[in-house]
Amino acid sequence: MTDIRVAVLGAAGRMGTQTCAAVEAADGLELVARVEAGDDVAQALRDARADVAVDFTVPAVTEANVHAALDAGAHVVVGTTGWDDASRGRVAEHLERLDADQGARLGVLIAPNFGLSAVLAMTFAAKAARYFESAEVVELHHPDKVDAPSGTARHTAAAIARARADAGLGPMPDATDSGWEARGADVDGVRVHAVRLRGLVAHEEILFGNAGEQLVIRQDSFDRASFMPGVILAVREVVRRPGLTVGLENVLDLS
Ligand SMILES: NC(=O)C1=CN([C@@H]2O[C@H](COP(=O)(O)OP(=O)(O)OC[C@H]3O[C@@H](n4cnc5c(N)ncnc54)[C@H](OP(=O)(O)O)[C@@H]3O)[C@@H](O)[C@H]2O)C=CC1
Ligand SMILES: O=C(O)C1=N[C@H](C(=O)O)C[C@H](O)C1
Repeated sequence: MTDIRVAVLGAAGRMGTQTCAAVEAADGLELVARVEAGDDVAQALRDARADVAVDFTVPAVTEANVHAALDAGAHVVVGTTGWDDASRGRVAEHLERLDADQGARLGVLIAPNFGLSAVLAMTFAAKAARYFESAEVVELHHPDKVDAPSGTARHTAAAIARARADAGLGPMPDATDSGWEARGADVDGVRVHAVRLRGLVAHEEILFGNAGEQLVIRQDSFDRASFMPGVILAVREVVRRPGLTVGLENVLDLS
């Protein structure tokens, strides 16, 4: 079998650097391009004949990078944050259009978090959500992170909200008036709090409460090495998964 040719977008960044090293060390993968800010993404991918582009850039450019990669005929693995229903919808349409017009069976895998502890924490939280009156999410990160709340926290809160709605649960008890910033962001009715602290990498706590009891689910990524097995798995999977996949839980068969 021939190697999967991988290009890394955002190659000089914190995640990009580790991803390049992980791809170089992985059996059956070949690192063929390191793409950085200012490069023409589509041209770089065509020149390198990349099969898969891995995007660890910034929220402002990640969607444009994915469209450029698809136009260059590459599958895409996305770790960058900043996605919403509208941007994911445009990528799904792009994939369908390519398939219909050119028979291109390309895949895009967007994962808010590649760490196993985070994926499991999100899965467990979604399962627990229906059994508790209250739920809140606290994410804690290094202070160089440019967005808040984290993509992982948004994904977690959205899954909790879906599980609550499916179970017929209404709004959570909360007597605070509107407009209190200290209550955090409202993600589909679930409060999300963001801590930025030197020394941290990426951490999340999901708190559930009932009268007289509490459940806390916590995960810690102490090192970006924790994301690499998931990134490599995603690269191997995306080439045989046409269409849009959101969340590594689908690849791990946890959904
Ligand atoms: N899914 C997951 O498991 C994880 C996701 N992330 C997410 O990944 C993203 C990157 O995080 P991190 O590595 O810490 O951030 P960094 O800021 O360290 O890296 C981002 C890199 O992208 C580069 N860049 C900016 N614009 C472009 C462009 N148009 N084309 C190519 N490269 C570009 C930047 O270059 P320059 O500095 O020159 O602008 C920089 O080198 C964030 O959204 C973060 O939340 C992070 C960890 C895990
Ligand atoms: O910026 C980071 O560092 C991280 N970003 C992702 C997110 O926003 O969820 C994943 C992880 O939390 C690390």
